[in-house]
Amino acid sequence: MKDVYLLSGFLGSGKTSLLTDLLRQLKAQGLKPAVIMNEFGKLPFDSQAVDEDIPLKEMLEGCICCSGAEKTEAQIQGLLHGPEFDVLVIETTGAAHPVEALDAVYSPIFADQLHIKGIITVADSKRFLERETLPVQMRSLFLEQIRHAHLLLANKIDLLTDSEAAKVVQDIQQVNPHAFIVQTTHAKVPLNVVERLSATTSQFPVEKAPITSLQLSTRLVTFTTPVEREVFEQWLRALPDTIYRMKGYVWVKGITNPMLFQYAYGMVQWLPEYVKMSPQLVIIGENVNELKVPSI
Ligand SMILES: Nc1nc2c(ncn2[C@@H]2O[C@H](COP(=O)(O)OP(=O)(O)OP(=O)(O)O)[C@@H](O)[C@H]2O)c(=O)[nH]1
Repeated sequence: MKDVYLLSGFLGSGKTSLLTDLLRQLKAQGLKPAVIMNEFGKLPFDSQAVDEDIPLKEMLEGCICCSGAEKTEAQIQGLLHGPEFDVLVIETTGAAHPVEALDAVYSPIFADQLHIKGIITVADSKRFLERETLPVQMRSLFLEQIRHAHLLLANKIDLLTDSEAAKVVQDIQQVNPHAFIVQTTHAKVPLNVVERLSATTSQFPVEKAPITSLQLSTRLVTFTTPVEREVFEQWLRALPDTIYRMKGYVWVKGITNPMLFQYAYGMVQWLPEYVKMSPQLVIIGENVNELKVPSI
């Protein structure tokens, strides 16, 4: 039987960070992982986090729970017919309801081959503290992802004071009294904690709160000319708080290769890129098509 882990969590919470670290730890244990990545948006940006020797299937458009169980089944079939692997890690989009994603993975076809260990939800601790500021449907999804987890990572703990960190754990435990909670930075959790999952997972939760029509949309933008970094950062500071996530490569004036850029909940990360990547950025949020982007 191959163990299956489902990674859940709101946009930008740290799922890819968790995936990367889990893959590293699995390989260090001599295990062969395989990955299914479900990206919200057209750019397979996060798949660069997965080494080329790891079997990978990507579902770019839509989300694993809405695109139908058939598509997910086909991806799993594809993996099962490919090179040998021991553990399957599935990263869902930040917009996925974890129980629906789990439903899509459960299939009688693989019942004797896959052992579904459970849902690991990564929660952005800072965002959790400020959850009241989220639009109601987003907040509902955010809490559902926490409520249905079997293991919870209270991530980005480095951004909180000690008393805030203690409050986050206490409050998260109230939302989900059954899951084991680990405070993390960059979603680093020891593999043995993750592997204990099935021991604590007696049954999967089935009820779920209704989440009606989330207004999330995505937009892929391509820079046609370089942008001044200062102008771009000014634009970031003025963004409405309904823009949840951006990732991609920004063509910055005076810098040879487009820079790796990440934005999650007001936090910005720039990294130099040594390869010339296409200057494209995925924006995820509400009404993203109406947003004016510098140099586009
Ligand atoms: N300060 C801080 N930043 C973090 C931490 N974990 C992740 N990040 C940053 O948060 C951003 C999003 O991290 P990802 O791991 O890509 O999050 P994700 O959940 O996969 O994002 P989506 O797939 O877009 O939903 C990146 O810029 C990370 O470097 C953390 O513990 N502390």
